[in-house]
Amino acid sequence: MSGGLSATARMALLARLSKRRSGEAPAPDAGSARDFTTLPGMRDFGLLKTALQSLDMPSPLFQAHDGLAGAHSRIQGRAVVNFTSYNYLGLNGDPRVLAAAKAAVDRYGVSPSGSRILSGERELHRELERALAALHGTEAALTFVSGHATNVTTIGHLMSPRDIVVHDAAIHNSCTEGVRLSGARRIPFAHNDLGAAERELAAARRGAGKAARALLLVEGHYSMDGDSPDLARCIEIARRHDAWLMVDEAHSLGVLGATGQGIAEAQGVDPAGVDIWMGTLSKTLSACGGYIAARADLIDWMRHTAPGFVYSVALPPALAAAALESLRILRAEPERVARLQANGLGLRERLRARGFDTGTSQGGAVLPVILGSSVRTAKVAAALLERGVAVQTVTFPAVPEQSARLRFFISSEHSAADLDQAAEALSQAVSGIGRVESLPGLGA
Ligand SMILES: Cc1ncc(COP(=O)(O)O)c(C=O)c1O
Repeated sequence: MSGGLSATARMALLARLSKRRSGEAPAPDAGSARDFTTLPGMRDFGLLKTALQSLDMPSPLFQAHDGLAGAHSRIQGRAVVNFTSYNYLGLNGDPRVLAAAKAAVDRYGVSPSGSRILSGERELHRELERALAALHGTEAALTFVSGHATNVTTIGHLMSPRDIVVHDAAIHNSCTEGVRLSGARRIPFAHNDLGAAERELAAARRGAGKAARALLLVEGHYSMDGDSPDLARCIEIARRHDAWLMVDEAHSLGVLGATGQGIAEAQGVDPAGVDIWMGTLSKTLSACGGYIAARADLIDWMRHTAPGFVYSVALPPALAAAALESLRILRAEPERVARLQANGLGLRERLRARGFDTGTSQGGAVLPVILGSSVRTAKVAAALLERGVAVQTVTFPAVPEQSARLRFFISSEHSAADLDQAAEALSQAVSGIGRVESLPGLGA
């Protein structure tokens, strides 16, 4: 690659690369407007990277899995019990889902080759959207190419700079990015503290102009904590303060409720109290993409005017077909949901019995184990991998340093032996590593 460089330029490049390897960030344009090192988050990310490098540990990030990466997977050629994938009901790889996706590829090709509004519309999109609307009991639904894009596009388009968004502090990044795009005032409340949500909403409403719209934003099953809000209370609060209520069901579809229909089913609440349901196709539905389900007038307005929908390619037909078939299996085989729920509670009990802090998790698909130090968390994850158990780390700066954690994603396809292995391996890994102080600077 450097064949075209002069000898002097090559020497300079080598010197810069060797500095980079030793952890010293080269900043040839330091102080100028072209300096990358001043980008947002660069300092925090650099601190964590340097901390891991100083411990001479392999990075727990960007692990390449081979095969289906369901409850069992292969990493670097080695079989592992896998707790890092969203394949909650084991449908990624189900022969019926694969056959549906393959048939769609044969019929439509891989790409829809256009935005829905132009040439990308296929009957499969409409079928999937009818099924999603039926699932949430709404008039209509709309799909997007990713769950992240769904939140960014929907919230970004719905709200405006004169509006207010009150949201749980643990809400997903895609929601806060949507608020940022909209320019609305963003007001977080402490995780699951609905009293605080109501106070914030009331105060913001008093301070905002008459024309201001308000949105209350929560998740059905929180992606970091594995707990849920009181949905009936969210509905009441939103009504009382004339706000829309939007619920992100990314981790609750297929997970909560006797038949996996999500938080409304689990809590026996009429889903009609929620103005906008949001979900992803990438978790239980074993595809990629996202959706909103709501009243037909909102959906129609989004289809014709939301930039992230109108100016973006359609969901690939094969992914729509996979999600549709997964939805059909979800309805036909509720025993998968029961197995997932039993596994969520089963692993939580095993870990609690060994003294681990699983926070406020209520069972379900997401189970955190709070270790309170990013470096300790990374070391424990590496030790777990050596024992054949793959678990995600959630470290600073994604969460505050004192709540750095492992996050187990549970599947209906984990066996009791898998859960025993994970709990035992975690006990051994943690006692083998002992206490690890946070490195100075992290979270400061
Ligand atoms: C709560 C929540 N919403 C939205 C998303 C984005 O979904 P996707 O990964 O399908 O883009 C995620 C991703 O994990 C999530 O956890």
